[in-house]
Amino acid sequence: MLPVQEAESIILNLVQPFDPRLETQVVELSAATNRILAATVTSNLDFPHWDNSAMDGYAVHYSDVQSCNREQPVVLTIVEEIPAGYQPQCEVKPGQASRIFTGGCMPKGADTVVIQENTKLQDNQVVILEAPQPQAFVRHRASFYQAQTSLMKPGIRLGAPEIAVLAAAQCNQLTVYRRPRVAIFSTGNELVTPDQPLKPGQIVDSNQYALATFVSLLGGVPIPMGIVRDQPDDLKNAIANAISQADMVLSTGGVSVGDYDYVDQILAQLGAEIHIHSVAVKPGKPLTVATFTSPLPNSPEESDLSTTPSCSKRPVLYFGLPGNPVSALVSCWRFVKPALLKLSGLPEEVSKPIFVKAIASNDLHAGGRRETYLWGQLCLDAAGAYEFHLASGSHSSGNLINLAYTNGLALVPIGKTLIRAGESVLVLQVGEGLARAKGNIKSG
Ligand SMILES: Nc1nc2c(c(=O)[nH]1)N[C@H]1C(S)=C(S)[C@@H](COP(=O)(O)OP(=O)(O)OC[C@H]3O[C@@H](n4cnc5c(N)ncnc54)[C@H](O)[C@@H]3O)O[C@H]1N2
Ligand code: MOO
Ligand SMILES: [Mg+2]
Repeated sequence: MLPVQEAESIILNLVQPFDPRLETQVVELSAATNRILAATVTSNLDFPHWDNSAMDGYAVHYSDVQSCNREQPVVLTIVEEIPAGYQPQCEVKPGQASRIFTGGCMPKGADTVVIQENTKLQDNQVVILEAPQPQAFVRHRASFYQAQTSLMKPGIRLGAPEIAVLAAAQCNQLTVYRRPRVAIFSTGNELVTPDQPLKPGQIVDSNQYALATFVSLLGGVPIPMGIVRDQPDDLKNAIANAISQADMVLSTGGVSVGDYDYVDQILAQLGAEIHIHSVAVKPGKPLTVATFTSPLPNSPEESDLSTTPSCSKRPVLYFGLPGNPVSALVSCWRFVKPALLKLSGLPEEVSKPIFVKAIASNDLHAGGRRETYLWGQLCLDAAGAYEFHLASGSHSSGNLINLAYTNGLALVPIGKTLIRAGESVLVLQVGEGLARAKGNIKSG
């Protein structure tokens, strides 16, 4: 059994990130959400595009108003009104001002804006009651960003703030990495789909759904390949088929020591290089990690792969995940996620798991022989510190019922059998962020 850290670094070293010259595509801005930028973006626009006012007030010559105050105000003649979106027509000459609104273009001649709170309107004249700072409230052209310089660098996932910047900068087409294709199948004679009635001994293949959701949320393209019987020939065909069309394969089940656990054996027969068999982690001990570096004899010719570019050329990373539903997901969170993010084009430091220090709200028990992950909810206490609330109910890797609402996995290191309530614990962040408040904690 490999220590978790060692397994993590073996896996990350096996991942060849997408090539920014070859494994990219151009997408419209409207379709770029959640994609990862593969090339530096520049814009033809300066930000701001022109000198404009940050406030509602009057555009003036600083020299006209620099010494005024409420006792000795300065009176200026208003020559024009400049709302946002209007192109000023008049030059502001000494002794003059233009009425200006937030976002309005600065008129020629003016260099400073006096906010309207420091003025008084008298017919077509404005009385300036307080001297502004020189160049006050003028947002100068190119002071935020200069055209043709780097606006955004590759390796960033495009969320709402990035999309806002790109839209404003009129970057309508973007070079992004292609999305990793991830084949997913489940092994097991006992498995049926959720819509099938259960016969004695059967259970629903929940892993297929868990893993497809996991992959989608990380920006990959899940290729669901269904249920494969615990039968060597079926498994061989399924693996060969998966390898031929994906960058990564996730199978669940069949990786332990039982008579029907065929995955490692078939991988070896198909010429895979097996790097990991098991990891000292609970749940998730049986974990097979393998690579296929050359196309399989029965994989399609390259010319047949026009819709799946380069799948046959790049090494395919295979994760044989344990069948127990919690073990499968914990292995995904701890090991598959960093690999998938690195493959997708994110820098390795961004791909790595995020642990936060929290105060345990419950006693956390472990066996001491494997690094143990206990699922539950991470939230903030009233003082803004993290708290970890253990999901109630069984922490058996076969029990997925108390997995809903999980956003954190508390880590009990090897050698430790108890972290007491009130003590500090490292928690791996998973899923969709923080539980809002203690009141929202759900139990299984
Ligand atoms: N003698 C030993 N037995 C086991 C060991 C061991 O070290 N010695 N390890 C145990 C651990 S830990 C795990 S985890 C499991 C892993 O087993 P497999 O990966 O071989 O998975 P299966 O045997 O196929 O199934 C295990 C379990 O999970 C259920 N399952 C399988 N697939 C799905 C699915 N798609 N959706 C929902 N549930 C699924 C299956 O019915 C079994 O109950 O091995 C232990 N055994
Ligand atoms: O490693 Mo298994 O995942 O403990 O049940
Ligand atoms: Mg088994």
